[in-house]
Amino acid sequence: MNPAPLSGLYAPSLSLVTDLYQLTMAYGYWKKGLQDREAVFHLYFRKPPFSGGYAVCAGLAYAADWLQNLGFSEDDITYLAGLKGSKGTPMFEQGFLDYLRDLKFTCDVDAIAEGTVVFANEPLVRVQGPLIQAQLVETALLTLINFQTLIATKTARIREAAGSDQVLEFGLRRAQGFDGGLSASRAAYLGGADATSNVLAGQRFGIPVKGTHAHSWVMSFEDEEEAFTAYAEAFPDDSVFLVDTYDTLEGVRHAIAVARQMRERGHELAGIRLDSGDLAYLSREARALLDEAGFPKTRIVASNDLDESLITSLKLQGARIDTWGVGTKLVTAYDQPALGGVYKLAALRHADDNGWDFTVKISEQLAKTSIPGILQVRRFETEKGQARADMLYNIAEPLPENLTIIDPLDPTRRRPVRSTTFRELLEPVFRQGKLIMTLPSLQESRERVQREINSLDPSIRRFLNPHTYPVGLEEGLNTFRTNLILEKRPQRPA
Ligand SMILES: Nc1ncnc2c1ncn2[C@@H]1O[C@H](COP(=O)(O)OP(=O)(O)OP(=O)(O)O)[C@@H](O)[C@H]1O
Ligand SMILES: O=P(O)(O)OC[C@H]1O[C@H](OP(=O)(O)OP(=O)(O)O)[C@H](O)[C@@H]1O
Ligand SMILES: O=C(O)c1cccnc1
Ligand SMILES: [Mg+2]
Repeated sequence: MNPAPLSGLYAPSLSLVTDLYQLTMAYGYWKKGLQDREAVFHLYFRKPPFSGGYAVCAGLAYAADWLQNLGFSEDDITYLAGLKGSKGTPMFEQGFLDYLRDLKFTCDVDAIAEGTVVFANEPLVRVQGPLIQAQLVETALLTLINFQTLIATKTARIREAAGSDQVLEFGLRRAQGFDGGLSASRAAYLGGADATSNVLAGQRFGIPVKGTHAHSWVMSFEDEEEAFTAYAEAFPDDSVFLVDTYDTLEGVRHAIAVARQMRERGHELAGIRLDSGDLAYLSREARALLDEAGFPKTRIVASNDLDESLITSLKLQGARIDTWGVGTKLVTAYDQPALGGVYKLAALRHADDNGWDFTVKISEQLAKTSIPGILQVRRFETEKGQARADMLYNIAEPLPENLTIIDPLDPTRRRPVRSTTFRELLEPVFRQGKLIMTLPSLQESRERVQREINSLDPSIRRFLNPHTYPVGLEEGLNTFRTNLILEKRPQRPA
């Protein structure tokens, strides 16, 4: 089946969402006649965010949409034609602009499905194709995948802390602009939020929308009871009263008084919301008041600068909170506002024959030295589907019979692979520029996240000093990489 075009649902045709240097390099390749040299790039991060043990891959749907729409419009070309260098001459010559106007995306793209748990150094996306194209897509792929992976991971952690409680994403007002809000709402739902307050995300992506009311609602009436009564008239079966505008426990009593009147009319108060003060103490007191008054099913919603560590702490304190409203700290990934994903060249086709040159970027720190090859990620699992270790290997080289994986940061850490159950994480998404994968629905990707996280050992899921999940280079790849580093690095006499 041919997947339906995404037609701009996520990322409309915005091919100038790029850094200028992608275009200057493209021009340079074109002038040198190198534009069609076949190249392979990998997109990966070097450290999971939030000092955590894993990340949740997200953003592929946006990326696929953007790639599908890649192409320079007449307006784009006109703008580029007007760019000048420091001497006032045009930056790009006409022949190149004509080339760009006709450029069609023809690369192969393999990627790890959204919602999969991923680790440091694993290519989330592999792009193979003409050098000029594979290079041009760097910035947009990083923009889309870094942010959404970050937010999906943050939400997965919040979900972990909240257990089976409801999690509502309330972040739009604190998001990094409209798109920051929209893509954060999508990534948050994917990562485990149950609903969003963001109505556009509801319309666009089918995410359930939910909410309560603001303090201003209460302040617009003579008193709290009147405000609650009026809200209940509008939403007799879906009212959650914000009780902390004046005095929280008084507010709970007023909510109960209105809930009694609602019950007489055949309606139940859905919940109350606490938005300030000691949420552990107040939720316990509120629960006791509601239970005593005969409203054990009325839920307690809490909000106020929450994140996974506060939720964990509140639970340890015996808070009686059923629903967590999380905004600022989720959509801004407050404690780590960017994922440092990178996009590195890993292979170039020989100019003379059909072989490959595998390439490496060397750094003072081994952690920042890239991995050469055309990489695939193989995840070894137990019979029951528990993830045991991941192996990066070069698909352009044959694999030996007996596999050993080697820690890319410490070659003395080696593990023979015993497990025979595995899956290959990178899947074909584009072939010769055509989208060939039927992308899973947001709902399917969301379900995948919970399956994937359950496949991890608790030592990797914990927040504090998590165990490092084993990710190794296949022995042959490790040897090749070491030799390549030795060959490229100047050996300066001591
Ligand atoms: N029991 C608790 N343990 C730890 N942190 C808590 C507890 N209860 C609330 N918090 C958190 O402490 C912070 C308190 O915020 P802050 O000092 O601004 O007071 P506030 O309750 O929001 O006051 P305001 O009335 O001004 O809204 C919030 O992030 C809240 O989530
Ligand atoms: O706290 P967050 O996780 O960002 O969740 C969203 C917050 O937004 C709303 O109030 P807002 O912050 O606008 O005002 P307030 O803090 O004065 O209630 C809401 O009452 C939450 O507190
Ligand atoms: O519906 C809510 O309670 C809500 C929505 C956005 C931000 N804070 C709260
Ligand atoms: Mg606030």
